[in-house]
Amino acid sequence: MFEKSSWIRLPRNVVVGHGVLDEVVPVVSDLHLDGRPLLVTSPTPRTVAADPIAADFRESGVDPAMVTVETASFDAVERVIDAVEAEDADYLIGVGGGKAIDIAKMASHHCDIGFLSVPTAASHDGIVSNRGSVPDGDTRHSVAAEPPLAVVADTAILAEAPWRLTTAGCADIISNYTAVMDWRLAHRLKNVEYSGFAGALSEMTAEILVENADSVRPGLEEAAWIVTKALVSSGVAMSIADSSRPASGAEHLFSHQLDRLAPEAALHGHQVGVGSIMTAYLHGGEKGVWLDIRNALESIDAPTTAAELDIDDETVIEALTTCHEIRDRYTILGDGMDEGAAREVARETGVIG
Ligand SMILES: NC(=O)C1=CN([C@@H]2O[C@H](COP(=O)(O)OP(=O)(O)OC[C@H]3O[C@@H](n4cnc5c(N)ncnc54)[C@H](OP(=O)(O)O)[C@@H]3O)[C@@H](O)[C@H]2O)C=CC1
Ligand SMILES: O=C(CO)COP(=O)(O)O
Ligand SMILES: [Zn+2]
Repeated sequence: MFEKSSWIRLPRNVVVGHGVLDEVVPVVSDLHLDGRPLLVTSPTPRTVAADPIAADFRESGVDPAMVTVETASFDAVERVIDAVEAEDADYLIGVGGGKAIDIAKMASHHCDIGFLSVPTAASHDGIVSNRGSVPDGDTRHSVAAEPPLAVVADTAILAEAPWRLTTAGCADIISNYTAVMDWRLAHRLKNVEYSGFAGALSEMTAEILVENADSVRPGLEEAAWIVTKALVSSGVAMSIADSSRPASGAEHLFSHQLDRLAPEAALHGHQVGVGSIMTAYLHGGEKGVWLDIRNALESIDAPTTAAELDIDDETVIEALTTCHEIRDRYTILGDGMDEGAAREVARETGVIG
């Protein structure tokens, strides 16, 4: 008897383009959301986007509440959950980078209320996904979270953001190549459930981005457009899979461990990009895919070495040899790399000197 079933939750409206920040209030109306919004933001995105959105709401006769978070943590999620009750909020709007959006989507999941995603940086592919990702002590949780009802991505704001944020988003997408390799490996060796649709969408997203790398240049609003479309597509792949597997393999374990060992040293996307060079090498060995990944990262000005991440070589080795422990996710790292092997892959790929 056929017993499979799946429930794919995707946003109803995805609005991307120049000046679309003004569309947040109309989008809320299109979704028939009533009552009071709580804007969840972080310091810079507050000035860039959350304050103007709040002004638009006030003009439309709605009094929005606002909470500003500083770090991606379960404490921050708790603060937002408390604010929902204290401010009598009916739905949430995450305004910012990955931090603010993850916290908003996790709080909305807990409170069972709707959530909109308003990215101010094209820096990560959590814009659309139904996953939240936060560190918790020695581990990292990728938890089920509320997918956004709508996404409003203003390319004028995204193009004005520091260029490094956009290159981080590109690197997060390029890392899909190795994430899917790890996912297939886990499927073959550990019988982990694999979705061919989600895997293909994730790989195709990385391919389209790399093919358009010439247009991904600072100062071009088209770059924000191309990268945002890719981030949306990658998030859809995660929602189809109902897992971050299509976009997160060993290169993400490496990055999550760097977050613990060298907090705030580099952006998430940049760390996963460097991780991806090394895990592609482990998957194939021969020059080929890992060099393609390194060249693609170089072509969009993303870091390819420990020095460019501003992280010392020994920390890279420590992250490589320990990161398999932080989450129960089978990857090319298996049950861990020994130190000599870690040094060799990092040297051979030029990540360390
Ligand atoms: N759930 C998912 O599927 C995914 C989740 N993630 C998560 O997302 C996070 C990484 O996202 P990322 O965006 O790099 O992290 P942050 O949200 O910390 O943003 C990075 C930096 O960009 C700043 N910033 C944001 N927008 C602007 C702007 N318009 N102009 C100037 N500065 C701006 C922020 O400022 P400020 O410090 O003032 O906030 C912050 O310093 C990680 O926690 C990662 O785990 C990543 C991918 C997928
Ligand atoms: O960053 C992500 C995908 O790009 C989310 O993955 P994690 O589940 O590893 O946090
Ligand atoms: Zn990522």
